[in-house]
Amino acid sequence: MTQTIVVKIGTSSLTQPETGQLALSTIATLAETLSDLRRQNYRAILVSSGAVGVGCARLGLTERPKAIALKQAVAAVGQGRLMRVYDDLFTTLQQPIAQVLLTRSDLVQRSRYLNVYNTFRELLELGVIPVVNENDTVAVEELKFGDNDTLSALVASLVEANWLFLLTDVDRLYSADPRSVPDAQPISLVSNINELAKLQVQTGGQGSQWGTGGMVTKISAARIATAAGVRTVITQGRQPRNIEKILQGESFGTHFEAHPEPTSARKRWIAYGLVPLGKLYLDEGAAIAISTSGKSLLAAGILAVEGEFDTQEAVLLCDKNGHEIARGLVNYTSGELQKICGRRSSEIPTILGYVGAETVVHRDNLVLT
Ligand SMILES: Nc1ncnc2c1ncn2[C@@H]1O[C@H](COP(=O)(O)OP(=O)(O)O)[C@@H](O)[C@H]1O
Ligand SMILES: N[C@@H](CCC(=O)OP(=O)(O)O)C(=O)O
Repeated sequence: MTQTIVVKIGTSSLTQPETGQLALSTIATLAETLSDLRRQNYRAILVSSGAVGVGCARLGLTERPKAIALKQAVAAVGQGRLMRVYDDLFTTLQQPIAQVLLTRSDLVQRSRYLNVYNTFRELLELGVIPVVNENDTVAVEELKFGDNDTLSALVASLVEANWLFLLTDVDRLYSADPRSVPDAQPISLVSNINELAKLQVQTGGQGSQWGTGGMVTKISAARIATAAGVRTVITQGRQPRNIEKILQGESFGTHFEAHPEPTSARKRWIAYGLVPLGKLYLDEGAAIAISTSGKSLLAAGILAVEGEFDTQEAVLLCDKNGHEIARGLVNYTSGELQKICGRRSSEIPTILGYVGAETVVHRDNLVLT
């Protein structure tokens, strides 16, 4: 069966760290590798960062801008340059590509989410390699993916890819940042992402000079992708040929095994497509009921409500200390929940003056995260 691979390359691999200029040989090898994989009948999507980094190099800026408007302007300069380079290389290799720029709001509305899915499906059917980036120039802060690790995981989940490759400037995940901890231990295989907490993996700060999220965002991307049944690999960006070798079974990088029972497409959209607008703090009984017995959430188990939201909007379900357990769509507004939290279902009609839904979050709309 045709396999789908999503490859994400970060700014740290696409550009020379000293000058910010494009790392042309890396990009050319990446284009050759992906074109070869297409000829071997793989479907491929490239999620490429670099708009801000390339824009800075073009404009002679020596560090990543912090002010939002400047960053958005610089990304507009860099994205065009980046696509020009990709198109020249892939065209030489007779491989058609497409530019797909997304913002988080494209995935929030279910109809738009399905539309994006249909576009990817058509492009892949046509044998095109979509080159994806966040639409940095128009994205507003509240509706940003923020980093392309997350974006690539959401794309891999959307298209139900078999593999997600996160290409970066280290060869794999280590027990701590190898830049600051020289004896950090390499990690080759993560069978279950929750193991990382037990291994006490340190993910350091915000990444390299030009990178955005460091290892933190790669691990949360691996969590999203593996939950969707996508095997995820963190590996060195400077050797794109390793992607082929990994697909042939060689062991480079850190592999995160796909979850054996992937979450359904609709639940993945609830968990990661939507932006949660509030937080419900649950008592111990409710936390156990939803996480181990697959029950719906009732008002009686809610200790407190945070944020402002309407019915059918997404919220985080947390334990009493605020640690996320699940996400779900609510059947009540935040105002209604403030009045009925902690109360038995039979009391709700009297408190609200009308008969509401039986559950606050029905188990069909609840996803453990
Ligand atoms: N546990 C860890 N294992 C490996 N690298 C780590 C770890 N913690 C932090 N890092 C840092 O993450 C950096 C990669 O992230 P980033 O700069 O955002 O790259 P990219 O541009 O590829 O997204 C590495 O250069 C490394 O210094
Ligand atoms: N969308 C931004 C990249 C954001 C990002 O995640 O960067 P990186 O950490 O280098 O993968 C850009 O094109 O510059």
